[in-house]
Amino acid sequence: MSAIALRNVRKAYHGGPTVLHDLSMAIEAGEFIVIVGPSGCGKSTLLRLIAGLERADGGDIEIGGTRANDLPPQDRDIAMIFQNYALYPHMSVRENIAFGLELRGVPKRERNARAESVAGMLQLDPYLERKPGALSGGQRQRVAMGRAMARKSSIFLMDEPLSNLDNALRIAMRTEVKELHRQLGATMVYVTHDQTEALSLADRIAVMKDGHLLQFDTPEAIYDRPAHRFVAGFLGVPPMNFLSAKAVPGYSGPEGLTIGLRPEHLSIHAGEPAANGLGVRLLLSEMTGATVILHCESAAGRITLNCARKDMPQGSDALWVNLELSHALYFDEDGKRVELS
Ligand SMILES: Nc1ncnc2c1ncn2[C@@H]1O[C@H](COP(=O)(O)OP(=O)(O)OP(=O)(O)O)[C@@H](O)[C@H]1O
Repeated sequence: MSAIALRNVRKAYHGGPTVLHDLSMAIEAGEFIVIVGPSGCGKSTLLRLIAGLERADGGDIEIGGTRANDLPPQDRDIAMIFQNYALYPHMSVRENIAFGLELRGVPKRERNARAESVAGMLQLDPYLERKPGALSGGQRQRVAMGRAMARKSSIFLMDEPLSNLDNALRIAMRTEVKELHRQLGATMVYVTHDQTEALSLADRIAVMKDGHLLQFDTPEAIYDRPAHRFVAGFLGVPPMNFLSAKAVPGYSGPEGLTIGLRPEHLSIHAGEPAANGLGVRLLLSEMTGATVILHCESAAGRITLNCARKDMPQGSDALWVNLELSHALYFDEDGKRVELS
């Protein structure tokens, strides 16, 4: 029995265009699922359907093995955390965390005990009597998580919970979210458009585009064996290079395919070309610290690759890129990945 099962779920707002098309996915208990995709592809809508904040126009939503399409949100055993923390400014951290438990009839002693235990897990104990206005962004985000945790739900839905935080805090909170998942063992469904967050947090990633689920698999499978050119280009920094097969030296496969090569399977050098060397012209180099990102132009298309600073070719802008074609992926005209035997 899956923790959450969606079968052919369809959604159109107020009779408008369909924003989710026959979407099916099964999420197992305890999994950390990350949903990614460009703005407007339907990520939040999917989360709101699971939470019961929106109704599906077709298909089935099962939670814990029971059809939940008609269940109101409060009967779904789900906690939801949004990017705008929705804390009450006049309440202390303790009251914010315990908020909602009173409505559920939890006695005061237990409310306090749960707030303290959750605050301990989130290292918020020194701030229990403070108001949200006197907390940092990361601490506020932890209070919002604490409120969800105090409800002891078995499913957590998180809609871009870290997107309001600065970069350093987001990276620190990412580790905390992962640790929290390990401690709670709850099922988590997490929406983000930060692909690094997706790759580092997820047991499985769902990649969406235009209301369709393109691939639902482990981060490794999504990165190494993307089902679609869009998936290949969406995850990975710098993104995968797509080259016209016709203009790639050493390639003798079918025409009409596009070759996909990740930057780590390319290397740049000056001087004589190697066997699979492709002549390029350096357009721009971007310093990122120990490595430099090189943007080049070639007869087969634009190429981006990483180069250690110490290995940066000097002198001419006319260079060679060596292609490790054994790592190449191939995509047909519809963007589907094809296996070449
Ligand atoms: N309440 C609504 N009424 C009408 N259309 C809506 C409503 N909410 C969302 N939509 C539309 O549904 C589509 C999917 O929106 P959704 O918010 O699910 O996308 P998203 O992937 O979460 O986007 P983002 O990354 O920008 O938050 C969009 O085209 C959006 O304009």
